[in-house]
Amino acid sequence: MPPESIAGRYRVEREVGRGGMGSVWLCHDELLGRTVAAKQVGLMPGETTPDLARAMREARSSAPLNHRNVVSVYDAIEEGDHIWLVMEYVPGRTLAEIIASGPLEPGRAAGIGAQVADGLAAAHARGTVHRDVKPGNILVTDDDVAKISDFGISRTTGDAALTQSGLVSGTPAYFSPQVARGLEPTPADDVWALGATLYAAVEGRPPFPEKSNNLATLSTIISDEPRPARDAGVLDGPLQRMLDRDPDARWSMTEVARALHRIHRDHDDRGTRESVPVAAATTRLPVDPTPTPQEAYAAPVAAPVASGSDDSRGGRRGLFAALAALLLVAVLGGGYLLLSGGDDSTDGTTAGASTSPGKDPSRKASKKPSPSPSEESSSSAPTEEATPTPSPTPEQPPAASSPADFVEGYYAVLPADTESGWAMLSPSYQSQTSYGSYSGFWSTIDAVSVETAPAGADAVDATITYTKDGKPQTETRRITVERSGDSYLITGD
Ligand SMILES: Nc1ncnc2c1ncn2[C@@H]1O[C@H](COP(=O)(O)OP(=O)(O)OP(=O)(O)O)[C@@H](O)[C@H]1O
Repeated sequence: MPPESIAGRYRVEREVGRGGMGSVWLCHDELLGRTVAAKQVGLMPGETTPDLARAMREARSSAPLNHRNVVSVYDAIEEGDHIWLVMEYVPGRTLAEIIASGPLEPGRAAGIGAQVADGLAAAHARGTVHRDVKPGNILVTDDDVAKISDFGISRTTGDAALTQSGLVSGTPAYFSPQVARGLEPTPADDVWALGATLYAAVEGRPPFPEKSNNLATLSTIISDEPRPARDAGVLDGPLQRMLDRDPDARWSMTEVARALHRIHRDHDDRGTRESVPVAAATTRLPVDPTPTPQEAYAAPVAAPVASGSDDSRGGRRGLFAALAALLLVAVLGGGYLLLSGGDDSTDGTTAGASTSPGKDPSRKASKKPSPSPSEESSSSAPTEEATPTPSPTPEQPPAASSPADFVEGYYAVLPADTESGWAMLSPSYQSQTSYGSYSGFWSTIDAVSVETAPAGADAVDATITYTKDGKPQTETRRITVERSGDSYLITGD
């Protein structure tokens, strides 16, 4: 039984779902007067109270984030040996529930997948890996807005030993061959898992048969090719790129997002509901090196705690380190628009060979990256991988008499001249992303304008209107600057 109230603030109303680690409760936030979802996260075997305390510190030091395709985490409340994770309530069904009532048309699946890829690519841009992408972790509203949840809480990724010893709760059917072998998950493994999820969406079953014994499922994933897809249609090419056994040959999540958006636009007769803005989301404006118009977060923070361990395979991770990763990705988000395309790249359906995943057992792992949606287009936005970084010692930004002048000058050069814009960011701000991400984002923006108001010696309140795909969006944010010679540099917002 849940308590009547959590932390004297969240009135528990009813159970909205049940997962491998417990129930999720619909609650009313008495302070802010809004509906939230609260999930009780317990300790994993081997975890200790200090781990929990560390996770809580991480959580509390994290600023709020909102990426429209990542379920926002609002609060983490420690109670005894567990945490209540208070998050955005997403009315609707999980993708697993939707699939249970019948496979999806490929165009619709592409739309859902594109949104999830946006959220995941944003996380990847910040060095965080989800680790447990699967239909049950994708929440879909009635108008097909999709959000990925359970970021970093994956029970399946505690550490290699946990996985190998079969302490996997839920299904490992969406694991990549590398994760099935017990290696530390990387972004490429999220790409595989999203590919397996979309495969299940159109086929009605995952690419590998789920056995009663998880170890048997893992063994099949390690040694076999995926079952041939029969109903993937326009998703066939992208699925091949995502379900390549060689992680180096898989598309990046950015490339996945771009291809899936394109397919969705061209092939979903339900319309482009994914672009419906989420009421709670505020726009992240492109002053940030990795701007994300559908997120809002406070001053940028350093690389997520998860990034170090995520990138070194074989390391040990626990539930609460993963919880910290979840909260940090909620803080950091990033890269939504730069990932979501807006280009006219070649349809991902034509990108790959003509067979479905598993149709060609001779498909060889290749160290050469697969052709990407951007590579296949002459008009694609530059990708992070492909875009050279300007000189590390950019020329001095133009002189400015005040922070407001400087910020106006910054937006005046954008979106056309990203090299000049990049040079107007402080080195520490630049270090939080790559020039490729930055210029990739700006390539998706048609126009931007700004009105400024001074906000002290080193800050400006800017009302920024930018246009993407013909739609203007306006928001106000405080941009901070620092003095640099006879000019300034943008340090954050
Ligand atoms: N933020 C949310 N808003 C609305 N419903 C949610 C939310 N989070 C979870 N749910 C519901 O609660 C159910 C359980 O979620 P939970 O994340 O605990 O488990 P799961 O991901 O489905 O399973 P597992 O924990 O085994 O991976 C979900 O299937 C969904 O129906």
